[in-house]
Amino acid sequence: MLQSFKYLFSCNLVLSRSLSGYVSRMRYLMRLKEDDEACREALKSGKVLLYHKLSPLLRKTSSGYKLASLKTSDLEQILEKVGKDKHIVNESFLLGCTDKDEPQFSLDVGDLDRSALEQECRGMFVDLRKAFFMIPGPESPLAAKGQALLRWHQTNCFCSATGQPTVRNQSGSFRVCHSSGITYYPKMAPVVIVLVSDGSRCLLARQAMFPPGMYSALSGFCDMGESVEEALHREVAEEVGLEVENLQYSGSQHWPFPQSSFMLACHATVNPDKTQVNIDKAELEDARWFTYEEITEALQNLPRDPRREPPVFWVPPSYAIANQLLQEWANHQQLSRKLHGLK
Ligand SMILES: NC(=O)C1=CN([C@@H]2O[C@H](COP(=O)(O)OP(=O)(O)OC[C@H]3O[C@@H](n4cnc5c(N)ncnc54)[C@H](O)[C@@H]3O)[C@@H](O)[C@H]2O)C=CC1
Ligand SMILES: [Mg+2]
Repeated sequence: MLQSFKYLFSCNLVLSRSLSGYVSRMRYLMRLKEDDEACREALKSGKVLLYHKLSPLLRKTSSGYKLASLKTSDLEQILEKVGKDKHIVNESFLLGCTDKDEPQFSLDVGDLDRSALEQECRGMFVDLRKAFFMIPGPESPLAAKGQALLRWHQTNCFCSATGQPTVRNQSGSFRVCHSSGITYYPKMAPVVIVLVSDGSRCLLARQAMFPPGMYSALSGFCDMGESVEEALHREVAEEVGLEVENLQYSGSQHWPFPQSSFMLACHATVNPDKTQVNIDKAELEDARWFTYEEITEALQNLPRDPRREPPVFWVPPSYAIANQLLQEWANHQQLSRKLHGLK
């Protein structure tokens, strides 16, 4: 009894310590967003993720590629070496804070010579879609956020009401037009994504613009005034001519493409007697039902090296929420197969 009380007590201590660490980090970030001077100060001791025309800088390590995170002072030296004023680091945008309380920023240096920078930084700038297959999963949301924030600022330099320039705050959490008084905040477009199952197979589709062989779950932007449920029913009907039921929420994620989407992911089923797809060829190149075996093989054979030929059929990387839906579906299939005595 005493033993278990001691165990519970130590668990609570660990929990309260990590909770208070999290809370103080969030309060610190909140202050940096609002206080320009504090944010400038934080940048001096922070880390910067470097992008070149929105491609993040990666470094090769003994355990594979990693997102490069440069100390501000090191970056200033590198900028001077490639002949640029070191003060452009002040154009960085606040991204977050590591669990060691180091503030993190992103900066695009697309106007500088790419190969000179790569040499000085001992890394390479990689297209973000490719980088998602190369960097460790936990680094992906940060790489995505860094790019999304940079792109939003690059495309929101002018007020849509007056045409006058907008001015950023130091952290980059908003831009303001001093002429109209309008404040612009970074935006995400809500997108529904759904993995449709007929009980033993799941439906995946590809657009003509996808890389060869890649299939993903059905997705679509929400229309103004729609609920998630309405958008989901409509998208599946429009794209493959099916009516879905049993919607089950799975999760959400920020996705940096095309201009920051907020992905809301669900599972859904169709009546196994009504699985005939009728593809909208304007949207999709193909849509097909895939078996459990095909899905598990694709999940195990994700392309890792963008220079290598991808498999004939492959699915989005582990960071993409489409991948999470497929993992969940495969786990569910595995369980029900066990229950029914199948392999
Ligand atoms: N993270 C993930 O796992 C996945 C993410 N996605 C993302 O979801 C997004 C939407 O999926 P789609 O099937 O392409 O959508 P969709 O089926 O709605 O078709 C795209 C078309 O919708 C129109 N549209 C309406 N509102 C728009 C807006 N706010 N921004 C851009 N276009 C808009 C445009 O005409 C565009 O060509 C994709 O851009 C993709 O980046 C898609 C699949 C997997
Ligand atoms: Mg779509």
